[in-house]
Amino acid sequence: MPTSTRRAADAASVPDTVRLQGVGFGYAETTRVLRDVNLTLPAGSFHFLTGPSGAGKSTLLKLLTLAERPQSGTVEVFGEDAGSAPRSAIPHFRRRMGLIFQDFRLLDHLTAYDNVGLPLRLAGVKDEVWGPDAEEMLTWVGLGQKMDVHPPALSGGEKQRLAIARAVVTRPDLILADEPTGSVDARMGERLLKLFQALNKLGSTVLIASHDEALAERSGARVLRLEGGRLTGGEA
Ligand SMILES: Nc1ncnc2c1ncn2[C@@H]1O[C@H](COP(=O)(O)OP(=O)(O)OP(=O)(O)O)[C@@H](O)[C@H]1O
Repeated sequence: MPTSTRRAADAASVPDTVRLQGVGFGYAETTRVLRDVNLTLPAGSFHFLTGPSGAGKSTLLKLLTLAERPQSGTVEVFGEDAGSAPRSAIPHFRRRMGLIFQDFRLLDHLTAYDNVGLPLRLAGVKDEVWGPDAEEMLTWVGLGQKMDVHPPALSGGEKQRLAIARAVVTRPDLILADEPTGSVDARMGERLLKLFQALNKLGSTVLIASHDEALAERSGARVLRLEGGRLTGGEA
């Protein structure tokens, strides 16, 4: 088979990383946060998710991480039905995700270095292999001088950068980031954007929820907008 034909065939066999169809969700019977949301994130794509505060951006991410289940419609992640998968299947999906939460969720009893190394250790990577990877990632996010510091002694922006380093050090197939530049200055925001872009070039599908519409526009990524429970720009 000629190389170009083979590449096209390979691309055709890779499922979309995320596919939401007709998704509805609310925390209580009467409040609908998401209404009939359709979203396709092809493998290797890069999207920003914008929208006003309270529009449901974090909620949409929770459906993708299987923290919440849709009340209507379907949620597929990595080509599998994630919306009705049992709770026991959550680790199977999350192993391939890098998650950056608004509240960071760092482990305070571990140093910055060990926080970043933890996902690699859990994945069975040997110490001599993960050490340099953790150092490289910490240096990239500007924490090369703070590797031995525990999270409580870091500033808000430093914690955010540490959370990002930990989430992406495994080069996950899907990176879901909730306001990942919310606690850093504009220069660091640009630097972190470059990190996400580099990981995307290496193959990660990236979805960043952010209020920062200017950063989203500058990124060159496709921008999705959530408002009134509905998503625009979400179909491939
Ligand atoms: N656990 C919860 N229980 C009940 N209501 C919730 C819960 N989490 C969020 N909500 C409500 O759902 C709506 C969407 O919240 P969500 O956090 O998804 O919005 P957001 O777009 O991420 O907001 P922000 O940009 O301020 O982070 C809001 O009205 C919020 O009050």
